[in-house]
Amino acid sequence: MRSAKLFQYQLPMDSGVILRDQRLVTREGWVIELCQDQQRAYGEIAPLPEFSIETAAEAGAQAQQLLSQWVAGEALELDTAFPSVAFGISCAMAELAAELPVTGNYLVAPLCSGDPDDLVVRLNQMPGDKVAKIKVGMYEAVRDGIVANMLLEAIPDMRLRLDANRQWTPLKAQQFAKYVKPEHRSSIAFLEEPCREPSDSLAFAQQTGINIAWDETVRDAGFEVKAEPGVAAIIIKPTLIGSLDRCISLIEQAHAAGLIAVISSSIESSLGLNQLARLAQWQTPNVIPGLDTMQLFQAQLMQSWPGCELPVIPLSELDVVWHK
Ligand SMILES: O=C(O)CCC(=O)C1=CC=C[C@@H](O)[C@@H]1C(=O)O
Ligand SMILES: [Mg+2]
Repeated sequence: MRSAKLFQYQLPMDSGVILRDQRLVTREGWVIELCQDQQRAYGEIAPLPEFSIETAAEAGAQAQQLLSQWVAGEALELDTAFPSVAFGISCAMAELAAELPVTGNYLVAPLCSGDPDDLVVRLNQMPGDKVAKIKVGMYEAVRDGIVANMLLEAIPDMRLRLDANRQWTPLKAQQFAKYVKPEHRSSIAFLEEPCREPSDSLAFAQQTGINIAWDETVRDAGFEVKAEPGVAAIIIKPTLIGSLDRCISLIEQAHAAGLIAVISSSIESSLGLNQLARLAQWQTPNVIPGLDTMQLFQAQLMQSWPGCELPVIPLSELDVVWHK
């Protein structure tokens, strides 16, 4: 016997969360519940505005269709579903089948988009490998270079991840690199997507000796995972990529090519973020995932993220919008 429910959620965000061109005031999405033989499992479907191709409404409508098929015992075609829907449903199915291990990797790379002094404090408290992530490309490239160089000098055992989100022209990327002393460049684990054009990013890596990682490019049509000089990693944001099978296949291809695969958040609620931490522990056990996004919220959903004290909204407070 199978049944399924779809719940709708809206969570208030911290003020000042900007996604590309818009402020994200509330995070909207769906929770799916699968029930089979007294067992229940959950998944989150939350297209990210400005990043996902599908809207929340489109994802909700497709989720209802697929859940009806699941209740009827039909096989699901997740490869052609919207990425957020494929991810949420495949997570819930993997939970039901006890395939998604319960232990998670909750070590995060502290994310800094503001004051670098805050980052120094957090890094000094961090156990084990010190890895931090800084958003660059939002202000002057020269300032980004000075900040990165300053941090690498202040905390010599740190590995720095940087993310430019394709904001730089080749010239600006060079202006950044100019301020990072050559002896510090190998402490930059990778710089995600420096330039608009992937070919410019590749040339930048080869010219400067600063390794890069693909994130947006992984979602471009025709992308193939391959070893290239200067490319260290691929970033996998499951909500934007698709089913667990698709994510795991990309991770395996990355490992076969000698690349690091980093599971990263698309600003899911604490429910989805916990599942990402479990996926990370399962498939990329020695890599710190990019999951430091709970701080962007004002509330958690159904379960808490380790160490996060924000109020937790229980499932009973969400509206059931569909069930079968
Ligand atoms: O990668 C991480 O460490 C956290 C996730 C993260 O930085 C992002 C998630 C989703 C959208 C973006 O705002 C942002 C990114 O730029 O990659
Ligand atoms: Mg990015």
